[in-house]
Amino acid sequence: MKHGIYYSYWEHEWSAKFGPYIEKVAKLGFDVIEVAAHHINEYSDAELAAIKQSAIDNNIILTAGIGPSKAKNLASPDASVRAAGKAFFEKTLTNVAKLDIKTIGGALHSYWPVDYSQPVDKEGDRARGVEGIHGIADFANNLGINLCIEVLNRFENHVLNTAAEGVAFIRDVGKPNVKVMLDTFHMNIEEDSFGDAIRTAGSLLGHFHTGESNRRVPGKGRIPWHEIGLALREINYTGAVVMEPFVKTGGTIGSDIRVWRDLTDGADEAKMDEDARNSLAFSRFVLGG
Ligand SMILES: O=C(CO)[C@H](O)[C@H](O)[C@H](O)CO
Ligand SMILES: [Mn+2]
Repeated sequence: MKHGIYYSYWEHEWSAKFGPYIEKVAKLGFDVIEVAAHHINEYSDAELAAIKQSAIDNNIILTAGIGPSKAKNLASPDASVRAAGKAFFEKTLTNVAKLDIKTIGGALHSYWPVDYSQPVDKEGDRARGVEGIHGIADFANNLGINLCIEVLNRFENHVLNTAAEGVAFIRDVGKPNVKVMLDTFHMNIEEDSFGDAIRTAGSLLGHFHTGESNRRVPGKGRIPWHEIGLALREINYTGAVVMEPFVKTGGTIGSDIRVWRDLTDGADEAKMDEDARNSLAFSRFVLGG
């Protein structure tokens, strides 16, 4: 098991440059950094090559996260939006591969966060989502990339809210590089049992996000980490466990994640770093790896 952190912990915008964080997370002891792929198509090839080299130099594995915009929704009822989504993903995956990234996770099958001012068509969005993911899976596979479909809570997406729904979706897609992704923050809202949800995903679990119920770093709250660790060991999970804390207000990240109060008691960067380092030690101990 490899342990990582989403660099957005320190940032306010998905567009923030992620290159400089590689050295920082390596110094904190992480194996993995997750970067936002939302704006990766704006990076030059030279920039991507330098980032790849920095990852090699610092012995860090990169993974990618993305919340596709409404205009790039692979499940849109509008065929032109679906086509724009496919083109966006092909370009994004091509650039992601330049960083040797093997895992991209998020609501790839839909868009994020969902606009609930419009009527919801769960069945239609799910059917188009299956088709959309099926349509980009081979392209990703040829680049050596796994598409990890994140199960989100009801307030952020309507298509997949539980591990069981995630597994059924992945089975309908039926491609070996399309996997389920779980996140303890969302599981805490939707699942009856953390352990059962992880066992339901089983060998289809491709990526795992961690965070407390209020998205503080693991170890600061009341998520049942011991139960989660036992279940991950039981399914022989060998993928990445990426903590995804969101604790600062402000910017697009603060508003997309609905962070309306400072959850750090005014922590400066050194204290934020220390919290991440302590949480990593806690995560390795309780989850394994
Ligand atoms: O859990 C999440 C949203 O609540 C997601 O992992 C990411 O934040 C989103 O896909 C943006 O990368
Ligand atoms: Mn997540």
